[in-house]
Amino acid sequence: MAATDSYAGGDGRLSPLSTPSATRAVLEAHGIGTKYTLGQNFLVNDDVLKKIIALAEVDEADRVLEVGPGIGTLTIALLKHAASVVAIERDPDLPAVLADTLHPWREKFALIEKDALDVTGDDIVAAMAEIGADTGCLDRASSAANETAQWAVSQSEDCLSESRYRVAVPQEELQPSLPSKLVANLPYAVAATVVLDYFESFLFLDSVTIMVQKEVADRMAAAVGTKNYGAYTVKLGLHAEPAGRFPVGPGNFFPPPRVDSAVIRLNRRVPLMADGAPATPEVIAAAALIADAAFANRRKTIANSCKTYFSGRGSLLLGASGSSAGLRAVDGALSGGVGGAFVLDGADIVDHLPAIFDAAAIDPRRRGETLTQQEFLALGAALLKEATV
Ligand SMILES: C[S@@+](CC[C@H](N)C(=O)[O-])C[C@H]1O[C@@H](n2cnc3c(N)ncnc32)[C@H](O)[C@@H]1O
Repeated sequence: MAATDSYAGGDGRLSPLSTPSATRAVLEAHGIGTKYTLGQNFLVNDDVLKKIIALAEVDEADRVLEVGPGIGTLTIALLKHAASVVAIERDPDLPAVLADTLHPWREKFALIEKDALDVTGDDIVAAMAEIGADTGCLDRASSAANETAQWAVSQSEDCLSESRYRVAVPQEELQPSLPSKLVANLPYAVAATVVLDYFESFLFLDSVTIMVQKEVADRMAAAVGTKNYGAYTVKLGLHAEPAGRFPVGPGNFFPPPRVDSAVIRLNRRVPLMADGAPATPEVIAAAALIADAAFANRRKTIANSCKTYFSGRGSLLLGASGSSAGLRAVDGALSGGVGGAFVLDGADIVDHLPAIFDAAAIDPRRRGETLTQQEFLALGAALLKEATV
């Protein structure tokens, strides 16, 4: 189908696609239907689009990243407000649709045809270059940030420096060239993973405003001691904090999902240690590991849950896990070349658990859900001190 400018709008709507009939018409024109397995519930309420744009505070200086543009409903609203949009879509049927619906804005839009969970910083840099953004030394920085531990990179590249975010290049240099906002109606199956992964990997993102299943938003924003507070809440909270949300019912989508939804905004932040110093990436990664261990069995004390979790583990490499600043298990002995990384041994951690709880001044008889994020950071710092090989 030949691309036209028929979606440029002018009817007072933020997006001409934000009705069930317009959505149906686009799908029919391209001979496709919605795919349940890809979470294709398209937005069909212009007011919801307006509220998303307002919550995300999208303005003409913003470069926006979108995951799952679908037929372009939210994308059009974003393109009307932002300097540019890079979108990530894995459905191979949709690029042709988007070439049609987004034709009027083609010069400020680029598409990455990939699974959002496989996207790298290089993909985003390449997409920005397509639009014409000056990426400068970012080419080096972002690929490096995704290939090696981020803090190791921050000490070795010449265009890098310490910053509030400990990013691979100074934040003020990143912001003009790479997207600083993720705004998306996320596919629900991967929503929670995408948000945590992107905060960990794409340090150029300052804020994330996303439509997710209501229960996921509840987990993202859960308070200590509540039933929704878990390892995910703690790990996300090590990178970001909630900054507003609103509910969205099933009737605002085509087809309607079986669940309630919410749009939530999360702003990047650097957590502080008890003494007010910013937590280092190493401590953040170690705190995330402890959170996984402490919540592995919610009914157990943290001492018992951590013991069970770590005793089944071999070597753990902290910090050289590619796109993630987390930890990963490694097989056998490590050869050299892991500068900036820490090696941990599961059995060794078990032996050091009493000393770790002692150093962090945390009663090992407590349960994971009672620990604040700062207490997880204290445990992360103690873990690094007591149990690194
Ligand atoms: C809930 S729809 C949102 C569509 C559109 N943004 C809207 O608001 O109407 C989710 C979109 O994500 C896409 N998607 C699903 N899984 C994906 C993945 N792993 N990576 C990238 N896109 C994905 C789907 O094909 C679909 O276009």
